[in-house]
Amino acid sequence: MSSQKATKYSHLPLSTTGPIDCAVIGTALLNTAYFNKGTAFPPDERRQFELTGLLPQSVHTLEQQVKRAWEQYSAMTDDLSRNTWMASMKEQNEVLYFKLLIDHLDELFSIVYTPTEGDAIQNYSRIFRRPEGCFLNIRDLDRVEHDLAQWGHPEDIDYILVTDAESILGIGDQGVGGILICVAKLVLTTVCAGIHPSRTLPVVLDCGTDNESHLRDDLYLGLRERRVRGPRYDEFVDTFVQAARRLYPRAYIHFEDFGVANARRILDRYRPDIPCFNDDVQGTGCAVLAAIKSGLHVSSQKLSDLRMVIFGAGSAGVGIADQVRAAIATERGIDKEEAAKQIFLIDKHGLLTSESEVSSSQKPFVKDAESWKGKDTSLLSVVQEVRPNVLVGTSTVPKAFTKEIVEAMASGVGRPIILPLSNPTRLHEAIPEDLLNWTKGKALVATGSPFPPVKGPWGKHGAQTEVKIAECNNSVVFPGIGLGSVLSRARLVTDKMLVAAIQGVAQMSPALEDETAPLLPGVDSVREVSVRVARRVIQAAMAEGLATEVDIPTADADLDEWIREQMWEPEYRPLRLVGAESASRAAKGELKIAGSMKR
Ligand SMILES: NC(=O)C1=CN([C@@H]2O[C@H](COP(=O)(O)OP(=O)(O)OC[C@H]3O[C@@H](n4cnc5c(N)ncnc54)[C@H](O)[C@@H]3O)[C@@H](O)[C@H]2O)C=CC1
Ligand SMILES: CC(=O)C(=O)O
Ligand SMILES: [Mg+2]
Repeated sequence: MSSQKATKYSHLPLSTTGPIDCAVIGTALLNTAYFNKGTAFPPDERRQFELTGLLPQSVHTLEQQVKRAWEQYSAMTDDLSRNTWMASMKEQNEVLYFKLLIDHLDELFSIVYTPTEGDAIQNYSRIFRRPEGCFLNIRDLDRVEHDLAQWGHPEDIDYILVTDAESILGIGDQGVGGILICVAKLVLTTVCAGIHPSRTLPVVLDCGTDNESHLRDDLYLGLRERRVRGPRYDEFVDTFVQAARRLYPRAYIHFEDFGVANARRILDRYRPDIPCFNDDVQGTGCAVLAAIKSGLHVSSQKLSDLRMVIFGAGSAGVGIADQVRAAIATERGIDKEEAAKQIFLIDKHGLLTSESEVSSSQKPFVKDAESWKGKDTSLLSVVQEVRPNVLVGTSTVPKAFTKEIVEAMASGVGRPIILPLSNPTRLHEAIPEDLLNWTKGKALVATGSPFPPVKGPWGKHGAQTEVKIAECNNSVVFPGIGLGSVLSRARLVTDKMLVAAIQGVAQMSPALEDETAPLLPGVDSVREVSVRVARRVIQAAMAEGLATEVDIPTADADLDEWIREQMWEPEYRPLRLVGAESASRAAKGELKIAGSMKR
């Protein structure tokens, strides 16, 4: 794990071995989260960096700091306070923040990500203390390039995570608060895949908001006007993309939580030319297909046996449909049109048929209206008619998977695969406990946000069994896809790279070994999953001639070592004082960089 040890790949630019250059001293250093070590600054650095007198005398280890931080954290009494406490720790000391997070990931994952991050986003303008990330203004197109340029030199940024915040998780339009989904997902890229935290950039495209409560709130911090749509919106997105490409030509662009009318359109527009990825469309599709594959393995079925109903045909639902359709077509050796017959999309007005008003991405999945004429096309009726073995929820409609629907599904198949994915937790289409009780333990369940295990009399002769529930969230896959794309400096993110990522995750499913185990790997193996996904993505990029990084090893073991060496880890590295002249002027309070020298 330690990156201090030299390896054969220590020379690589992203290798995190050895000392780091630091041009700040004194209080400014203590206030720079990336360099700050707090009480762990060793005596020699305390002297060299003008810290004596600014810290208590005892020098503690990172492990001792984690212990203290965890004690403080444990005194918090509600999840939003826990989330706020974590955010403030991140502002103070990044190494300690990430170390704490990695050491207690099981407890903290749901605090820094869904569901609690959803509450933080909704309350952004109320709990705001200081900004993090880049805020771009649709009313100021001329400033976009300038505002983006503040974040570094061309080679400094590897990963840009951008939202327009119109469809945050399942909580809709959150305007400027959407910046926090970018911050949270970037935290996951570091925790799960070792993407360097200082080489990432969260961006919110502030286009206004149609959220009435934000519009009425005089403390709301974003543009307090209705969302701008149409050509001006497209121009804004394009201005951002072009500026990001010019300023940070090596950066991979991750789109998150755009509205349903824009998510796919924007992805399709930029995908042929730049390395970009939409997590809700592609990441969700990959995670769900991996979960389905492992569910089919447990139920001894194949993709060719699949009959899938997706409830909620928005960005995520159609993204899943696309990914599964492609996989069926490949497995059965048929065209995509034929494969789409196994997939049924239901939206607000029922099953999508040739008479429904549909978007171009939904169109390939519509069913012949004639054959459904006179029939009810609600979820229950479609389940009764189709007898699906897979049911997916991406509708944001809580409790939509009723007992009647689930029993109807279970009566037709041995092991129904049921994936209520709508986040945050309160929007899930069903909860695991109900699904298992209604199906007498037969359902294979994975959920969009984390759930505790469920116990019931489902073992042999009614023995109590504990079923662990996988979190089926794009977080299982997007960090590894990002890592693979960044390290290989892939020119594009292609379908083949995504298929490779799915294979990487599916191979690591605990359910392959034990059918009561979760369908997807859990937080305990996130970094290893990301190495595997990244390896597969890099190999696919190389096979397609899209990897621009030179000298990437080809053998699996070498490639894994090459990847691991470039994954950032939360460790205190020795600091090397650079710009001594600046530092000494800073010490005298002559430079702005020093910040306040007095408390
Ligand atoms: N677990 C995961 O990894 C992911 C989960 N999600 C969750 O999925 C949900 C949907 O997200 P997106 O697709 O991005 O949103 P979206 O807004 O693009 O899609 C939601 C769809 O559900 C439909 N819908 C609304 N009410 C309905 C009803 N009564 N019956 C049937 N359909 C209905 C909407 O018309 C829309 O097409 C959210 O809760 C989100 O958090 C999204 C991405 C990843
Ligand atoms: C997980 C995710 O991306 C979402 O719920 O939107
Ligand atoms: Mg999302």
